[in-house]
Amino acid sequence: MNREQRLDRQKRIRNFSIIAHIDHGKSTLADRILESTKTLTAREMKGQLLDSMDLERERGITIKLTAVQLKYEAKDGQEYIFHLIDTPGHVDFTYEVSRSLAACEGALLVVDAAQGIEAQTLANVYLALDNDLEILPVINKIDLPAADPERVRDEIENVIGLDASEAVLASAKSGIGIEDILEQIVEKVPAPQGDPEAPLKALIFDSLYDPYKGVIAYIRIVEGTVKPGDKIRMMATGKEFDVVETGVFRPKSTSTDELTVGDVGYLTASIKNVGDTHVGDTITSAANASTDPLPGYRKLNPMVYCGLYPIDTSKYNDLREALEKLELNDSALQYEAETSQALGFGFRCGFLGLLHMEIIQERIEREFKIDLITTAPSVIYDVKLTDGSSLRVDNPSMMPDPQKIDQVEEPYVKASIMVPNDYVGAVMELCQYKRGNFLTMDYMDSSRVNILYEIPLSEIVYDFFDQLKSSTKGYASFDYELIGYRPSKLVKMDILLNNEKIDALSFIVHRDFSYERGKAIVEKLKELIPRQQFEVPVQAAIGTKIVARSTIKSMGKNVLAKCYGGDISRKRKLLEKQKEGKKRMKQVGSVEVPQEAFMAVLKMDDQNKK
Ligand SMILES: Nc1nc2c(ncn2[C@@H]2O[C@H](COP(=O)(O)OP(=O)(O)OP(=O)(O)O)[C@@H](O)[C@H]2O)c(=O)[nH]1
Repeated sequence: MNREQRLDRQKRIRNFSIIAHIDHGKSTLADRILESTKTLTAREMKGQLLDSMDLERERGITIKLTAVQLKYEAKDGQEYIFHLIDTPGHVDFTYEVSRSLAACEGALLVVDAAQGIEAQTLANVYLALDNDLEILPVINKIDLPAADPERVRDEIENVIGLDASEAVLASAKSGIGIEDILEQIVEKVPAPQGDPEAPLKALIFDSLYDPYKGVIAYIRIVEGTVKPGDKIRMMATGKEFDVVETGVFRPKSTSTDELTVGDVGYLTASIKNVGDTHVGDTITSAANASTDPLPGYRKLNPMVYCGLYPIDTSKYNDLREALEKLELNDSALQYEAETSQALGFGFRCGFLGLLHMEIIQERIEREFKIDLITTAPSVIYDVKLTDGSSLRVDNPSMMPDPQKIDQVEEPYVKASIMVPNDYVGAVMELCQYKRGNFLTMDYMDSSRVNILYEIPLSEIVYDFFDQLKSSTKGYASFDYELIGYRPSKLVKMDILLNNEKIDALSFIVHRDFSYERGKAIVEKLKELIPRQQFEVPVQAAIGTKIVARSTIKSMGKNVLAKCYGGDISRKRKLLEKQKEGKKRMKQVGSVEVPQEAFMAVLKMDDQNKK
């Protein structure tokens, strides 16, 4: 293409995301948009996805539909090029939302016409505003009998402060309002700015590793043009590569002659080393390099840490490789080697939140087939020592001796909980119990409030979500942001099994709660650790002081004794069953400890409350 053609095309590009609270209809609307722009017909939708799975099988390519290119014939008679960039929906993944939004000029804000604004609606709007996006409100599910679009329109204006007078009333399910949405995208979302002949600046907003093509970088071109054969440079590392392929997703990956300003697509360059592309980095051209990288997106630091240990110690290197691969697509994941007396060699890993932690654990087990023992999650404590130095502790067992500690600070979050009036009491009781400080309560309308609390992050990590859900029958929505560190009276609680201190079971607790929590955890462990051949005392200690104790009785007889004289197949079955059960057990000193025991600290609150 020549300059004129590129500029003309650029005027007709619209890049946008869909943001919404979970279940408000983001995916359904995206499907409807693909369908009505004939990117996929309803029939093809199934066919296409199947095709790409075949492709995946044949060539080992994983296709993520994170940035689809659509063509839309608008009422003005012109054909527009839309890039719809997908965003994940959960609170832990705010950072991914943020990096997808950095590749857009606009966002459709989908709000459920019956439920109205929820905590994630607000959180996502703030991210969109941070990225200077044009926000187009869409009130979805107007087909529902409980829909009250006018109330929701008022909420959008009063709670968020957006002009909602032109909000599209839609039903993604029945296909109402889709055309209006597409027309508003053309009219209101600005075309990309930038010079197609300037030095290349492309934002990497996602990437994945493909065994045949190497790293596939998902990019948004902000300045310049890139085509196969060009030499590119990664601005973060200075490494250079030759571009092999450029392309877009329609939604299948389709190679193109070039990518230019406003395009959202992918690039491959035989990049073999996973460490060479950083999501958030800027790609420039080696010959005509830009000097200043794009702001990318804020790199978020992990908030929650835990230890990951292979049950089979010979899998340690496999686990390292798995983490290396996962880190490529997930710049928020951090890890470093650590050793535990109880669990051997493993890694201390940092995550953005609990869901993020669970997803990574599950992927390691499923995709890499490594059985793991994971220790209870912990936040990072800031410890000031009596000698004037300070220390960041992300592993409770590393907490120094109490006499060396001057002060411990822990991270606090500001939690926003939106809930119908009837549940205000239940929410406040829970927050109080979680050591929260009440801030304010704002009425969103006559029936719902937004309650703000400051709560220690560690209390959020320990089962807050589930307890909030059960105490509000699922009606509460919740979001939080880190607000900083505060001094707290915290102590380390050690756990002893059979008189041996088990480092992987240590945790940090507020002094005022230590006695109850010590009691709760020894009881919980007694429940979770199966009987052994001998009696096992379980003790909780602060320093040298034992604060609670219980005993796991000895098992007495051998399971096989039951089969004495019995037939062999039954015996084998029993043994196999035992082996199954043992998979997630770890021999710790003289005691066999199951995975659940390492998480016991998360689950003892309910008991404690009674
Ligand atoms: N009645 C009605 N139901 C809808 C409409 N749009 C979506 N739904 C339903 O709402 C539920 C959630 O829709 P999704 O599109 O999966 O919502 P989402 O926001 O993508 O949810 P996450 O992927 O979990 O973030 C599904 O059961 C949809 O069928 C609508 O316009 N009317």
